[in-house]
Amino acid sequence: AQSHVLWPEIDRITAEQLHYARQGVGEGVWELFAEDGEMRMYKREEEVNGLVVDPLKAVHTVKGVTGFEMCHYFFSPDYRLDWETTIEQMKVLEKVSDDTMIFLQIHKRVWPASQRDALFWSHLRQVPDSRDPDAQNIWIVCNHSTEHHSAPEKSNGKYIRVFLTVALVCQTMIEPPKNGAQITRDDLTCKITYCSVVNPGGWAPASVLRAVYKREYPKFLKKFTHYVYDQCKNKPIRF
Ligand SMILES: CCCCCc1ccc(-c2ccc(S(=O)(=O)CCO)cc2)cc1[C@H]1C[C@H]1c1ccccn1
Repeated sequence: AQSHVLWPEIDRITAEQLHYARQGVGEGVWELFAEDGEMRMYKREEEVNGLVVDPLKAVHTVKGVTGFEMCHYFFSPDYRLDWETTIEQMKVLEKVSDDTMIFLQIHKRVWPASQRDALFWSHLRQVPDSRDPDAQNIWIVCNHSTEHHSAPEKSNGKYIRVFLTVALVCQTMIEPPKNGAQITRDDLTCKITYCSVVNPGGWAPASVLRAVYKREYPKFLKKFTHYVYDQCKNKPIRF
């Protein structure tokens, strides 16, 4: 993908999002708004030109899957409709490379707001951990809004286009079995950080947006992580 025109932006945004995901929720004004088992979901209340664009950061721990498996199912178009309940249509507009694609998604309408679509590049990458060189166990998927000739903004004006930046950062922790036995899924833990900023693109009531975020994000992360566990539990481990 290094040859593609988008590559410099993909490289920059992915590095920025990795750094941002690693920042704790201690500093700054993160507000815990949802908890479910190991999942903690935080938000900051922000508005841009009167539009709610509350940044979201979620941390979660899932046993029995690897960071690669979690990122693979998040990135791949083949499984998206199995776990994403808020999209009506999804199309891969361009396969830039094996680890980079351009998606167009039409999201279900959220009454009373107008229906939205999202056009974004999606990039999957393994990340060498600078602090721990032999920790080759961190994977990231970064999704960032982009433009594309086959999905012009003003195509038919039917949908308002959202602007989003999303990062799913997953680290595999292995509890090596005592007796030198082979690693099983019981020895695996996946530490997840999910960050997202969605600008609704056009006006929507703050109360409606905040209610939707509060309802949809916890549901989405819970459904997605359970889906990946179920898909992987009887399959060989992929690191
Ligand atoms: C009036 C509503 C305006 C905004 C609607 C909207 C659009 C896209 C998105 C969104 C788009 C992509 C991603 S992802 O993480 O890259 C996965 C791939 O699909 C995630 C969330 C969110 C929302 C906001 C509803 C909110 C909401 C929150 C979690 C799920 C669905 N909807």
